[in-house]
Amino acid sequence: MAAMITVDFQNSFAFILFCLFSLLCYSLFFRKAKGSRAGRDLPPSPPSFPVIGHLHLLLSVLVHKSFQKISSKYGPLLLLRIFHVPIVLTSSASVAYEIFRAQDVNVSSRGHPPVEESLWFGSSSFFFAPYGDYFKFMRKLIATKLLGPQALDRSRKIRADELDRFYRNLLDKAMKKESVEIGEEAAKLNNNIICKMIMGRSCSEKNGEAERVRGLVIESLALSPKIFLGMIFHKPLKKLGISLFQKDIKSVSPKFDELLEKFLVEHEEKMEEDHYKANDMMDLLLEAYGDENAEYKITRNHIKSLFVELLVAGTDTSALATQWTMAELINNPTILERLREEIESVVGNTRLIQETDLSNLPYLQSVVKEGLRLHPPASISVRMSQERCELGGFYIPEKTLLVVNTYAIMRDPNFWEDPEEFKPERFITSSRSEQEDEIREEVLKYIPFSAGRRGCPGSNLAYVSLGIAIGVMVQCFDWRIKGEKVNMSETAGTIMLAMAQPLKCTPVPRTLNLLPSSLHIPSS
Ligand code: HEM
Repeated sequence: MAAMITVDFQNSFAFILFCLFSLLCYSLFFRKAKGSRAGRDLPPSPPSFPVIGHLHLLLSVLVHKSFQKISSKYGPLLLLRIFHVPIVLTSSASVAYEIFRAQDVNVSSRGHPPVEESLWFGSSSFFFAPYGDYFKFMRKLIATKLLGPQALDRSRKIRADELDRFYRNLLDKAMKKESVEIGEEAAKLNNNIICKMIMGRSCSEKNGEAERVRGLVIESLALSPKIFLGMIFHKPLKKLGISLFQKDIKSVSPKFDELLEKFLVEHEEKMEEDHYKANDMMDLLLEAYGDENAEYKITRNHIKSLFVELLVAGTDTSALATQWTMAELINNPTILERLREEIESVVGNTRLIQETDLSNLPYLQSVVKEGLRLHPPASISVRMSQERCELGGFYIPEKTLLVVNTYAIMRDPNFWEDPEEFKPERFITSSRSEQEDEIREEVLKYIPFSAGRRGCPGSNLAYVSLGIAIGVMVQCFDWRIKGEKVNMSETAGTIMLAMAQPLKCTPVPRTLNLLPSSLHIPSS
């Protein structure tokens, strides 16, 4: 889930002064001479300000855009400096190939978690776990029990139930002629799907539990720019005994802790019942937690951190992608009509689209892919080289932060025809042979989920959730907006790429003859 960074600090001036002072101290007292460059040059560096270096780029509202602009002017592989902290930036598919393929293991860590004692991005974090035993143990479990293709087959009923609930809710709004915020509805859908998949039940709407979880996810995301800065400056500031944004980042952790402890105790009580069979991710993790001979001895905090990160990584990413793609469809009625025709010819109008239909709906799949290409919710990926290496013929020192601008790569005019336009058919009418696609420069030109060992493990789930949500909205409703066109301006109040004006529109039911037997009756 790493990402696009926006910094919107009201007190950014104070922050700059503070960093300036701290890093001056650092450079005066602690900075070491550079190590050997093994006879190679560092990547070129664009002009920068004295002392702060390229900090202004990080503090801009749309960081991916500032990075894109500077790359198109000075080259696809650049060395930036934030004070004295080096960051290597790339916006080239070919360098991304070197990073995620040739250097995959070397870049499979993300550096230090910014705050040790936090469930969210702290020392028990999965996201910040170094590439080692814990990471391998957990990643395997996530693939086999939760997010891999077979695990997804087993949890299909959960998503079918939640899709029905999503449809009924939209229908209810449509009948009352109420408008809906697509992002909010999609976030609820994804939140429920993920909660049910990881702990066997959704969060109850009745006692405010769902709202609390949602609130905590939003609060966590709002902290993400600070987490990113905390990560960049962790090492130099630690030497000065300073930890950036500790208080803020830690503040959300106890609230998640209280909620997750409740869920864990609930599960432990159920597991004590006779004949109880472990059947969700939380059961499996609790079994591993209590097993002296487990492959890896996990802690209670590992379980809680993982759930926080799955919720945060999985909910808003998919919700934003749904919102952006619906906005593109509303602005492109011909594409919307073609998509609807495909759904009608494959699914008909007596039942709701289901995820088993997706493989027969190539145009819908292309619409989803194109939405993610133009509007990747995580628009930059951040990794750290463990050892010195070579990228694009340049020397990269060990422990260097590497930023891959996936947004720029997926709009690179050298590889994409009309890169700024929404053209789903580009994913269907590919005349390239498989062999041609293996051309190094081309392989990683499409990376909304990043790539390599640390690439997103939720991509299969995301494709399915996006496909069914967009499918139902197109199959069952027309959409009315205020004005002629949806405003597609970007913003980034968190680490995610969001719409400056969230998509609000009114569903109008289409005439379908849905058979009652085609709808699941979701359990609450
Ligand atoms: C449209 C939806 C999504 C997008 C665009 C997205 C994108 C990403 C990206 C770019 C990364 C960073 C990878 C890297 O550093 O190379 C990531 C990591 C991650 N994502 Fe997703 N993601 C999405 C949905 C999901 C879902 C549904 C889940 C699970 C429920 C999920 C779980 C994770 C996890 C756990 C990581 C950390 C992986 C690791 O550290 O090994 N994501 N995601």
